[in-house]
Amino acid sequence: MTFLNEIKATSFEAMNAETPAQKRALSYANTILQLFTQIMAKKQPADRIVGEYFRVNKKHGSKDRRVIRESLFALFRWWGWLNKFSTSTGTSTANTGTQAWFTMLTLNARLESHSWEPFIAAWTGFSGQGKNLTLEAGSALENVSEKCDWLTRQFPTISFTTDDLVPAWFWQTCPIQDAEQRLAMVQALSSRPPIWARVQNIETNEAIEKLAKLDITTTASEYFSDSISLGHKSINLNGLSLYREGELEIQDLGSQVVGQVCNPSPNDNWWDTCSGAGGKSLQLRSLMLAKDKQATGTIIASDVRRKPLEELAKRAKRAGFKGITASPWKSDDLPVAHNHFDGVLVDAPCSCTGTWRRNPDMRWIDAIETVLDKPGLQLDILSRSSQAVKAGATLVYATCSLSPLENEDVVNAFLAKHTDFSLEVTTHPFTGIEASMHLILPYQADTDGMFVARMKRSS
Ligand SMILES: C[S@@+](CC[C@H](N)C(=O)[O-])C[C@H]1O[C@@H](n2cnc3c(N)ncnc32)[C@H](O)[C@@H]1O
Repeated sequence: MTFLNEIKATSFEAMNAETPAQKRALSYANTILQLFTQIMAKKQPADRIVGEYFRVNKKHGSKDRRVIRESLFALFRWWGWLNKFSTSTGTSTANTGTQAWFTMLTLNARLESHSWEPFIAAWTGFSGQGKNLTLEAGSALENVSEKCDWLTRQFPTISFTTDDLVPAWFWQTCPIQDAEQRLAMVQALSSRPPIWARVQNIETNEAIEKLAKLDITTTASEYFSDSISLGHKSINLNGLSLYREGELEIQDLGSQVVGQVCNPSPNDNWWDTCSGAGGKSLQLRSLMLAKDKQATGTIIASDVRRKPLEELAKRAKRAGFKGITASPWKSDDLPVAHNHFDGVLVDAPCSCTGTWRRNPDMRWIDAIETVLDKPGLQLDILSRSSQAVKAGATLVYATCSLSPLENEDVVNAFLAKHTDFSLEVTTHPFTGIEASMHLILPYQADTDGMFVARMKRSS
């Protein structure tokens, strides 16, 4: 990182930019550097920093925004490799930080198969590499193995492995011995999943037709009848009447597995203990209504943060869902009645490693403590929440972590102390495997990673 801090804005000015494309490429490089350095230094999510930057800097048109945004996010995706160029051992010619930065931008664009040729050519020129760094004619780098091989051919003296694309601590907290599975995990974490949504209050086909009329191509999920994929293009949701009228909610397909495992009955009372803005509360209510239009079931949504609960209230109103109420969790005491609920969902705060596909920056901002700090809190929330489950009723534990330390280990520690609870067997929706705990791997159905376990309190 220090090498990035050492690159001076003046060193960009010293570059010999003559054509408009070269001047633009230089300006992009500078902006991307400022944003990248700021994100790494502040350890704040890239989405937030980029959003703030574009709010303040109105001068950028839509193409500028695209180049800056896509290059920036890609840099985090490939940082495990690009970082190797930050030392002079990376390449004999990239002997200054500024030149190294241009090498990184060039390689980044190639790894992503970006089509901004004039800018890429300018970055290559500024890198002083003295070689083209283009792909062989007609070839595209389809997966992480091909990308790794291509880099190795370009820079034979540097060692590149696919494992480099996630930090070493990830493998410590999420050990995978099988080489194929390890590669599948890296491949998934190095690519973006589509935007998944859930249709509510109307038939899925009707939603697909309405979106098609707006030229938005969707695909129905093969797993859940109310799920659709909206593809990879960003969509202005507020411009969609379907969204404004509460018939469409963005929710990753992996996250939707959790509601499906809860499988609430129409007249159940559920407590969503860590509801956030209520993605799963809304799903629970929608599943109740799908089973019975007159469903009288209720959901109490709790969270330690107030703002997301306000957002949930808006979303529930938009959908016309009457059975959802918020009850903030302010102290150690339960905000709800003991031994009362047919179902309690604990969607616990976690390291969120399962969402790294959408937030590639988080793998370099976070450290191993992000995982190691969580199990104590998770066990505490799960133990306290379990008091609200009535006899014979259901307790579901979920996280979007890929680490057994936050998943199986927490459930096992809970069960060891709470012998009135036992695991129930459920079916993994994407593999069909029956088990009492499921890890939803990101490559099984092109989703975020999730974990879910369903338990029952004895009667
Ligand atoms: C994984 S997120 C929940 C996501 C949400 N269920 C959804 O589907 O959108 C975990 C939530 O737990 C909340 N949380 C953190 N510590 C908590 C605590 N001690 N008690 C209750 N909620 C907590 C966080 O504010 C966060 O909103």
